[in-house]
Amino acid sequence: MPGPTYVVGAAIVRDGLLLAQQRAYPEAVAGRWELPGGRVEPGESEAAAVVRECQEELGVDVAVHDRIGPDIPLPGGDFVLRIHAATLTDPGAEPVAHEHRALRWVHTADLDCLEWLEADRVLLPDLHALLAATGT
Ligand SMILES: Nc1nc2c([nH]c(=O)n2[C@H]2C[C@H](O)[C@@H](COP(=O)(O)OP(=O)(O)OP(=O)(O)O)O2)c(=O)[nH]1
Repeated sequence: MPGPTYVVGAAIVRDGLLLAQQRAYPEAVAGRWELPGGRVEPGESEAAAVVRECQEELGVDVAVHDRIGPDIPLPGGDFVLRIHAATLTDPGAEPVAHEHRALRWVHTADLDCLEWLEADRVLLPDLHALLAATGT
């Protein structure tokens, strides 16, 4: 039996803030917030998928660090969401929303107020801990 297909996400922290992006589509989740990322392709490592998705979605290179939080089964049962901490390879590079409605660097105080996708809400304690560990 093949294992689950992973959707990888990047928890990119810079200057104590977490990068979130707002979905533009599909209609059912447009306006909700998520972490940059997407499906791992066959034969691709998770880290390579994180790097590729950040290049495609944000136009920046990232360094991929430890996994954070639990694996989260996504609705439908075919995919599992797995998050990796990440940093911009060039801290001066400015991410651009190529496929999303908006980007936002989020302070820990504002983290819980964003309208995250359901699966991402499970990650909130881990995202707070990441910001506390790496932030100012
Ligand atoms: N990237 C990302 N996807 C998430 C998160 N939380 C969550 O439930 N998802 C879901 C939404 C989608 O159903 C699926 C990822 O699909 P996607 O559209 O971002 O990426 P993809 O590479 O598979 O598709 P695409 O860009 O080719 O359209 O995982 C998250 O934090 N980041």
